[in-house]
Amino acid sequence: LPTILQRTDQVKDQYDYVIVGGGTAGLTVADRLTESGKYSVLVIEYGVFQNGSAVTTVGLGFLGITDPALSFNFSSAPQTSLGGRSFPVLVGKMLGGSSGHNGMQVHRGQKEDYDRWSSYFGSNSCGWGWDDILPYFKKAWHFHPPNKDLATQNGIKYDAKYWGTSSNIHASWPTFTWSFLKTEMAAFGDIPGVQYPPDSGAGQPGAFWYPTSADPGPVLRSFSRPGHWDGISDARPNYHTITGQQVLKVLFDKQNRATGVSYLPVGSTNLSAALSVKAKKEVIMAAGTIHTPQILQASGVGPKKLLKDAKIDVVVDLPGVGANFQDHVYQIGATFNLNNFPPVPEPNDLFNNATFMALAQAEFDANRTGPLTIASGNCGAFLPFPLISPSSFSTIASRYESQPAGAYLPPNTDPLVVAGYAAQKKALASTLRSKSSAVYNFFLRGSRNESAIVYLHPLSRGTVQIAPSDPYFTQPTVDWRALTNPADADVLVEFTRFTRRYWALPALQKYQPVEAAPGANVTDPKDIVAWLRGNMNPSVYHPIGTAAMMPRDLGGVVGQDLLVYGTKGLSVVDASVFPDLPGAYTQQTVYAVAEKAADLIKGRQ
Ligand SMILES: Cc1cc2nc3c(=O)[nH]c(=O)nc-3n(C[C@H](O)[C@H](O)[C@H](O)COP(=O)(O)OP(=O)(O)OC[C@H]3O[C@@H](n4cnc5c(N)ncnc54)[C@H](O)[C@@H]3O)c2cc1C
Repeated sequence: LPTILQRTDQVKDQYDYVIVGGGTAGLTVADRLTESGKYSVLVIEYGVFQNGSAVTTVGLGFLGITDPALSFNFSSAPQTSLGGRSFPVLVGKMLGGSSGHNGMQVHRGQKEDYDRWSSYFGSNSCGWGWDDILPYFKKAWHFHPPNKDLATQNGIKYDAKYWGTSSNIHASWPTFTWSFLKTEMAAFGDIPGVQYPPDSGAGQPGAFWYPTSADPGPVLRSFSRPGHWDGISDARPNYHTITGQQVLKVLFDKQNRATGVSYLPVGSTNLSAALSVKAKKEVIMAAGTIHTPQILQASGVGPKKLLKDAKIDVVVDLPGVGANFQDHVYQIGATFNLNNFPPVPEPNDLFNNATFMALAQAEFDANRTGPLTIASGNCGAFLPFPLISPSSFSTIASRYESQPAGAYLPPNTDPLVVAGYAAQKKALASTLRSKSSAVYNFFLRGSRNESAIVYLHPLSRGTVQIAPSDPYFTQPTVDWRALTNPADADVLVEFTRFTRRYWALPALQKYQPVEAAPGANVTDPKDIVAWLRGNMNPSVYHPIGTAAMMPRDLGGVVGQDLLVYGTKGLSVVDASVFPDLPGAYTQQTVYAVAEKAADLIKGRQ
C-alpha cells in the first residue's frame, strides 16, 4: 500500500485505533502506537501532505501562517471587550498540523504549571506533575547543544540533563544571533529578582535562551510529520494514513462505547454519503483545541443545551466540551523604538535591506548558516508577577481571588464549569503571587523596534461551539472573550508599567528608547486599558483547554487517563486537554503530553 491511502476504498473496515487529526499530537501518538507492530492504526487528516518551502523553511519562522492551503483561517466571534473586533483563527491544516507552520520557538512551562494541573485532582492526582512529565519532555525532544562560540559570546546557558536525544523531533540552535539581544538579556539582570536559569527546560522562570524546532542537519523545520511519520508509515504495514478527509463525528454503541468515526472527503457536504471506519480499541481525538470540541459536540458529547439547539442526540451531557477556552494574548502595548540603535544588523534588515538579505540568503545557500537559521526567536524573559509589580501583585491577586467564580464567565455557564473555574481561580491566584511561575513574557527580537510581550496566564475564559444550524461544515464559533475578566486588565496595566521600567534602565538609555505605543503620556490605568481594548490581540496561536483534563465535577472532559467521561474507548490527546496554560508557548508541552498519552493508551491493554 502507498504511504498515504489514495482512495477511501483502501481504508480497512476496522483498525485497533483510529486517530482523528494527523497533527502535532496525532502523529506522535500514531508513531508510538504502531512501533511494536502489534496494533493497527488509521490516521484521518483533514489537510494534505505539504512540503513546500513555506512549511520547511526555518528562516523568519512561520511563512505559511495565513496560507489557506496550510491553515484553517477563519474569523472569530466579535470580541465584545476588544471593541467588537474579530480576529483570524489560525491553526495548522496539513499532515503535521500546527507544528508545520508554528513559530518554532521551543520552551516548556515552569515546574509549578504542571504541579498545578495535577493539583486539580487533589488527593487522587497521579501522573501529571512536573516530576511525572519531565521524562516525557526528554522522550519527546532531541536536544542539540548550541555552537560553543555562539553560546560563549551570548551567554547562552543550557544543561542537557533536562533533555533527551532519542526523539526525531529536534531542538537546535541558529548559528547566528542578533547582537543587540545580548544587551537586552543583560539588562534584565539589573532588575531585582530576575534569574538566569540553568536551562530553558529547567522549569524555572527568568531570562533565558531556548532552541528552535529545526533539524540541524539540513536546517529544516522539525515537526511531527518528518519526525513521526515520514518513512515510518511507509515501513509499517499496520499504519495507514488518509488525508483530505474531514471526520464528522464519533460513532457510539448503546453503551456509549466509541465504535468508530464517520468522515467525508473535504469539500463534500453530502452527509448521506458519509463513510465510516471502526475502532476496535479506541478512537483517539487529536484534531486540536478548535476542532476536537467541534467533533465531540457534533457527536453528542457536550453541553446538553447546545446539542439540543443543534438537534443532536445527547450521548453524554458534558458541559466542559468547548468551555474553558484559553490562549496567550499579545500586542499588549509598551512598544519601544530605539532611536540610537547601535550599528549592528537587526531583524528588520532582512526585510528592509536588500543587500543584507541577499548576503544572508547566499550564506544560507552555501553553508546553511547565518541569519536565516533564526526562526522567530530564541530568547526572552519569563517573569513572575511579584517581580513585575512588587507593590500591587498581592492586592491584584487577592482582588481576583475574591471574585465570585461565575461573575465573568459566559452567561448561563454550567455550574460544573463554574466549579472548575473556582478551582483554577484559587490556583491561579497562587500563580500570581508566586516567584516560581512566569506570568509576563517579553519575547526579545534584538531589534530597533521591540513590542512582543505575551501574557502567559490570562484569567478570562472563552468558548468554542458548533454552529447549531450547521455543526459539521460551518467552522465552530470561536470566542476568546479576551479581557472580559477585569483582573486581566489589572495585570496588563502592570505589564505596561514594568516594560517602561525595563526600558528606563540606565544600561539602556544610550540607545534612546522612545515609547511608540500606547505612548508615554498614557499613564492612567483607564487609558491604558482603553488602548488595550482597541489594540490587543486575543491569540498568539496557543489555544488550549476545550476538552480539559479536570475532574468531571469540575467541568472536566477527560480524566488523568485522557479518556472522555461517560464514554468508553474514546480519548483526547491534543492541546485541548491542557486544563490551563503553561507559562510557555505550547508545542513542547503538546509533544510531551502526546508521548505520555501513547504510554497511557498502550498501558490499557
Ligand atoms: C501560527 C502558529 C504559531 C505558533 N508558534 C508556536 C511557537 O513558536 N512555539 C510553540 O511552542 N508553539 C507555537 N504554536 C502552538 C503549537 O504549534 C500548537 O500548540 C500545537 O502544534 C498544537 O498541536 P495539536 O496536536 O493540539 O493540534 P494540531 O497540530 O493543530 O493538529 C490538529 C490536526 O487536526 C486536523 N483536523 C482538524 N479538524 C479535523 C477533522 N474534522 N478531521 C480530520 N482532521 C482534522 C488539523 O488539520 C490538524 O492537522 C503556534 C501555533 C500556530 C498555529
